[in-house]
Amino acid sequence: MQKAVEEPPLERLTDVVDDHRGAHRPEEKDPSAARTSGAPPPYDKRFGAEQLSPGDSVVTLGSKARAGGPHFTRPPLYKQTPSVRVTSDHGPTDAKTSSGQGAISNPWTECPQAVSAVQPCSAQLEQESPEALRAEDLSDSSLDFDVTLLPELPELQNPEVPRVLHQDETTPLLMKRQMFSKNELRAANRAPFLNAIEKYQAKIVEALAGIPTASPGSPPTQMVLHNCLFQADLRTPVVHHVRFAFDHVFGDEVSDEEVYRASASNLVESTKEGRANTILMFGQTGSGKTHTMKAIEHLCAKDLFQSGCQMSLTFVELRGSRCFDLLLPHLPEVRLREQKKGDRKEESSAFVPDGAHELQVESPEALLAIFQAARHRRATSATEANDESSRSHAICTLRLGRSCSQSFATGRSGGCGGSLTLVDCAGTERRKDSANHTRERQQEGAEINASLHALKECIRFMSKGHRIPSHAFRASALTKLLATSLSSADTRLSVICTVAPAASDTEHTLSTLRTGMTLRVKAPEQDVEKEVLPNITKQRDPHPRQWSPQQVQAWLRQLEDGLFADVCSTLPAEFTGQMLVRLSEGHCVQLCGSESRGRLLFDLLHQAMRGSDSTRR
Ligand SMILES: Nc1ncnc2c1ncn2[C@@H]1O[C@H](COP(=O)(O)OP(=O)(O)OP(=O)(O)O)[C@@H](O)[C@H]1O
Repeated sequence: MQKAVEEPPLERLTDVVDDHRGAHRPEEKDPSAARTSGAPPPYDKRFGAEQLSPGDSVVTLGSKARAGGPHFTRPPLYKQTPSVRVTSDHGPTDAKTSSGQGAISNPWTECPQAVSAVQPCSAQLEQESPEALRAEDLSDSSLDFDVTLLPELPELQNPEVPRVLHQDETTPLLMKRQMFSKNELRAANRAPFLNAIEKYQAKIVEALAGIPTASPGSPPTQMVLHNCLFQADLRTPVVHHVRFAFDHVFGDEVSDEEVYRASASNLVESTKEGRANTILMFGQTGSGKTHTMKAIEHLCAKDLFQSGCQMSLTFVELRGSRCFDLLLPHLPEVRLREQKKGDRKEESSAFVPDGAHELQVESPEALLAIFQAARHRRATSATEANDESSRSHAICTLRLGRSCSQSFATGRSGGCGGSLTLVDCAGTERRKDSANHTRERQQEGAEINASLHALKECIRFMSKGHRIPSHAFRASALTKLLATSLSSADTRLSVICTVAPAASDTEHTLSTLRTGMTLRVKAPEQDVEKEVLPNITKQRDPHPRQWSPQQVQAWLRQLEDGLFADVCSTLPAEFTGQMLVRLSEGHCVQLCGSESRGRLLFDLLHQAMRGSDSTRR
């Protein structure tokens, strides 16, 4: 006879977390010893085939499940909402950086609302023992259970024993795996988190009162990300206030002009002086890279023409390893060619889009029209995070011509020969961003992430002060084209990181900020203040079987506006909850004196029992 296994209450789930964290559990090391000594076997092993019936629901927590986590569809709250932008300058030591003391907090007060709409996770398969999984079950993609596992089959325990397929085993056992999501926990406990964030903000304001800022009027240079988490017991909230120092930090209320003035205008000036400069947009999908880049293009078009130089541009997009020319309507593919050593100033690799069309531009208006046409040609598609998500990296290089009216007039070479490269990266995506994408879109997302990973690798070398090896540049088309910008001592690079102001994006935001921070000319700064909040313990209703005789009487008297008050007098004075829960439907009918009332009492009693069970989970 197979034994049904109850879904374990929350207390047991916390044990499981400890199990997987490697807490000291001697029986785990030797399951058989645990069984012989009478101690319970390790959690996962407790539910062997011999203990389960098909359809039993078992809650397990595996390390993979926690690492991967459930997939959620992000509520499209920050579509059309402004984002937080930070900038890091990387370039020669004369790069202008401000050093104000202002600290701002992320606009997190609205965050927990942003995670209220969540969808259950899609099918996920954790393959504990590959032999135990049958091909036909795996191929059934219509399974919409969190995890599909088969019972431990006899031949796995002893390969010598010929396999006997019992009737029960033909049905795969479906085990329901309960997942814990950081976002769900954040959303469900927003009040203590908000309280802690508000207190932290008040503390900062108080601490800064009266301290003059180093450069009044300039944007703040620090931001604090409040990472709202739970400790392993899943009941103790903890907030990590992570402070980052950047060259500039812009809140959601800051205009594009201010962003341009602080993070791009000095590079435009440097271009006019004849140097090579790069502005790179980096960040999560839907966080405002293209929005900010459009504004920069608009404003730099006017500024660059003030130099009086002739201007030309190339504009290409990178889709995976392929490069397409955005200046021509039929988007011809171009090859990335490595420049010969003699043709380049630097030791390291340098690649150029071979045969990309170079257009001469006569006026700011013409340049803006070209930008617009090229942007229309760029590959975009609607995703959950963004209605018009860029599915490619766009790289526009503006060159100031060598012959210009100004240089003839003044006899100086002026700024001619300078270049400005504008790079609008495709957004970084996490699994939840692409969970509902088609196969092609997921493939596309994987290629985008791979190229951004290659970029991060190059940044890692830069942050350690090492020369970027050529294999790091060759890892993706994006890094090939950015090789000069990343490695040349003459090139100045300004990176603008955009982050989404939603609690559900905390992990993504952290990753973006850490990448951006490593590019700072000044030493990267980051510190974390951990604040443990009071434990959140659910108010549990006592189960009816724990009721005292007085509680039984009180419950009966208030039930259905006193419909069962008369039953109290028929019960013995010492009638406890333990006795109440054992009443059968027949007993209830007998007690109430009528079938309909008796049945109703029985139903209401069982409803109370179920209600209490649910508060215990
Ligand atoms: N600072 C802002 N102010 C107002 N609207 C903004 C701001 N930033 C972004 N948006 C809006 O948010 C939406 C998404 O922005 P955008 O397309 O620039 O994101 P993205 O980071 O380029 O995304 P992807 O990587 O998917 O291409 C757009 O509708 C944009 O207008």
